[in-house]
Amino acid sequence: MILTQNLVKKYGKMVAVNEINLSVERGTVFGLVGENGAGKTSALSMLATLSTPTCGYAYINGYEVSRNPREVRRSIGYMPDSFGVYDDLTVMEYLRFFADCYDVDKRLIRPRAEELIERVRLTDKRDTYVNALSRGMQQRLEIARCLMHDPEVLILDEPSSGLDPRSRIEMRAVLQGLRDTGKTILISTHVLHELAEVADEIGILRSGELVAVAAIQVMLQHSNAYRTIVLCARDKGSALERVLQEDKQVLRIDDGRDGVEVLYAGTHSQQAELLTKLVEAGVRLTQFTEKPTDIEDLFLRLSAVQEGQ
Ligand SMILES: Nc1ncnc2c1ncn2[C@@H]1O[C@H](COP(=O)(O)OP(=O)(O)OP(=O)(O)O)[C@@H](O)[C@H]1O
Repeated sequence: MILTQNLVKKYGKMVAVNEINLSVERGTVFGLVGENGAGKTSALSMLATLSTPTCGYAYINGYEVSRNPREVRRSIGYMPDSFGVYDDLTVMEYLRFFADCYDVDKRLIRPRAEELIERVRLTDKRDTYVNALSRGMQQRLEIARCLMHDPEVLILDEPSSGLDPRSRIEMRAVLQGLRDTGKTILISTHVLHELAEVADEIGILRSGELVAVAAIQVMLQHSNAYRTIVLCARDKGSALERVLQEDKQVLRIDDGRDGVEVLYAGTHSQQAELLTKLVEAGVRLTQFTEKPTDIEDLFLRLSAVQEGQ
C-alpha cells in the first residue's frame, strides 16, 4: 500500500507539494487528479524515489522512500510522464532487457512478457521495433515494462497524456484490465472522467494541496444528484437574487463566465418550478440552461458548501 504523511516538496521557495496525506489501500486504484502544475509529478517522483522529500514521509509497502529506496524500487513499477524508449529493440527484446535489469528469473521472462504483451494489446507487435510503434502503443508498452518484475505497486504519471481519442480509449481498457491484477495502483491525470471506470478512489490536487478525497462512486452520484444551472437576465436585480435565495434546492450561487451559475440539488420538476417563479417575479431571463457536469468542479463546489455549513 501507499501512505504519505505531511509530504512536502519545495523547489527553493516554491511549494510544489504541500503536506499531503495520502492513503491507498492494498489492491485498490487511486486517481490523483489535478491541472497542469498542481504537483502530481512532484508527488509521484518522490514516491518513486527519484526526488527527495523536503519534509514529511512516504511509504510503499511499509518501506520509507528516503530510508529504504532500494526496497521501494523493487516494490514499484513507475511510468514517468515523459520517457525515452530504446527504439532499436523489438517489443519482446525491450521487455527482456528490463526483466534482466531487475534480475527476473530467466525462466519467467518469456511467459511473463507474452502475458503482458497481450494485456497491453500489443500481441501482433511482439517483433516490431519500438520506434515503429505509435505513441499510444509505446505508452502501453511502458506499462508492460513497469510490470516485468511483477511489482506490487504501480505508479503511473499521466499514462494517457498526448494520446489521440482512439488511443485514450485503448489505454483506458488496459488500465481497466489492470484492476483485476490485484495490484495497488496510483494514477495521475488532469482529466477526471478518464478514471470513471478505472479508479476506486479519487484525490484532487490543487496548488500542491490534496483538497478532496472520495470514492469514485460518491463523485459520480454527486454528478447525478446535483447540477449547475446557468442563468442570464436582462436585469440582474434583487428579484433574481431573492427567488434564488428562497429556493432551498439552491446550494450555491456564483458569477460564471456565461452568466450566474447556480448549484442545484432539486429534481427537474423543481427546476421547472424555479423557472416559473423567476418569470412570475418579473425577472427577464435570456438564458436558463443546464451546464454539462464537470465532476471535479462540482465536487470542489460541494466541498465548499459543506465547509460553509
Ligand atoms: N525541478 C523543478 N524546479 C523548480 N520548479 C519545479 C520543478 N519541477 C516542478 N516545478 C514546479 O512545481 C510545480 C508543480 O509541478 P509538477 O510538474 O509537479 O505539476 P504537475 O501537476 O505534474 O503538472 P503537469 O501536469 O504539467 O506535469 C509547478 O509550478 C512547476 O513549475
